[in-house]
Amino acid sequence: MSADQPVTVEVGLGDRAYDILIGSGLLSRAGEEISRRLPGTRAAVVTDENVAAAHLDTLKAGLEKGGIQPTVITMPPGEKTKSFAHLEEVVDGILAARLERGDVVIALGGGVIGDLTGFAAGIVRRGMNFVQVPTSLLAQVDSSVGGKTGINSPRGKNLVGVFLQPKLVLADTEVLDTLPIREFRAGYAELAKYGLIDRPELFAWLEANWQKVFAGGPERAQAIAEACRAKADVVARDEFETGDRALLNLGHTFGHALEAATQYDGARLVHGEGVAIGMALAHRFSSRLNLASPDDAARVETHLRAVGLPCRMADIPGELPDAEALLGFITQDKKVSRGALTFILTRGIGQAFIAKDVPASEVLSFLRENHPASRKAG
Ligand SMILES: NC(=O)c1ccc[n+]([C@@H]2O[C@H](COP(=O)([O-])OP(=O)(O)OC[C@H]3O[C@@H](n4cnc5c(N)ncnc54)[C@H](O)[C@@H]3O)[C@@H](O)[C@H]2O)c1
Ligand SMILES: O=C(O)C(=O)C[C@@H](O)[C@H](O)[C@H](O)COP(=O)(O)O
Ligand SMILES: [Zn+2]
Repeated sequence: MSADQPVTVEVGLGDRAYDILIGSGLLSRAGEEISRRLPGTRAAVVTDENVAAAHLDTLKAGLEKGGIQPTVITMPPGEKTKSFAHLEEVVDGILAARLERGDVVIALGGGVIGDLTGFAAGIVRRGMNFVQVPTSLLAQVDSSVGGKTGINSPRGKNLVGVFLQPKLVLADTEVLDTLPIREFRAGYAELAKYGLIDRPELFAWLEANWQKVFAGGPERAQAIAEACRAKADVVARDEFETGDRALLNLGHTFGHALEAATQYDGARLVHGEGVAIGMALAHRFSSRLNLASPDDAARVETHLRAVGLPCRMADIPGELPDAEALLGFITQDKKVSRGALTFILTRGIGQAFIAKDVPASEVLSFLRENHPASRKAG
């Protein structure tokens, strides 16, 4: 695969359909790809300090080739940047540059920058054009696709935001060479998620080929494209999560509670790690409810451990709030309906399903049993 031949995955949303281009050298082609779709546009690029140091010059040169000289807005890295204060800074930067509604806001970064920037693009002048240039594995396999944008609240994860589909996603696989290994692993959790939801053959392929995905050969680009196809398919069916899209939340009901419980402190837990622990817990919980075999839960943990991901609450450094407090975060989850909890549970590898009306008492007992303060936790 080269810049001349990126893989294209279409997100089929009618007159709001867009392409995800996946390949190497795409930052250098950004101006051409964007101006073809949005002729005459002006642009702001929102990024973070780490990504700016490694990739901003390449993107700017690529944009200039298409006649675009962007205003750049640089944020501190990390999950705490998904906040009202940083949203205000981004909004102000876009307005200070006097960009119009028909201009474009470009997110150059991981999921934090993508979610924050998309939210700003969705609310400035009641909605501007938005382009995603994802630079983390997590953003390339998941967050840049599908239009969920937003920020966190101390009361819970992603509680404030809007749906805004991008006009284009440029996933340049070359930029992953500078991604720290811990962040690559975290993104891998979201990749494995697609296998665990409804692609058992993908999960088995990852068990056999994960080292090649980490090494950066053709298997990496193949896995990213497969993930984008899986996500594009769900998003095209259920853009606003009134049904099936909730399956993409596998591992997130527990994971988001743990992120909020650790105050979005990336030194303790980053999103993908929360998802890894959450997926392991979702499989254990399913087995505890006699929905799935304990062997499947063990298989999931074995694979996540093999790649170096955490699988238990006890793997999170430092103390956690008690089970009742964790349940308090879970009851803020956006899938809660008329007070009833919804979880993504499973009947086995690749057999996830949406479970409505999960009794809070069952969740609480399970959290107590698995809490690091409990002697039963492994
Ligand atoms: N909108 C969605 O559908 C969706 C899906 C999944 C996750 N998310 C959100 O995404 C966020 C997590 O995203 P993330 O894991 O990308 O975290 P992130 O954006 O914090 O990026 C991870 C770290 O890697 C650095 N980085 C990113 N790309 C780099 C590169 N190429 N070279 C060097 N450093 C690089 C960043 O500066 C940061 O320190 C969470 O807030 C999560 O809620 C959203
Ligand atoms: O795109 C989706 O839908 C997802 O659920 C993808 C998740 O990986 C992602 O973390 C998303 O932001 C979680 O959605 P939320 O609605 O629970 O905030
Ligand atoms: Zn996620």
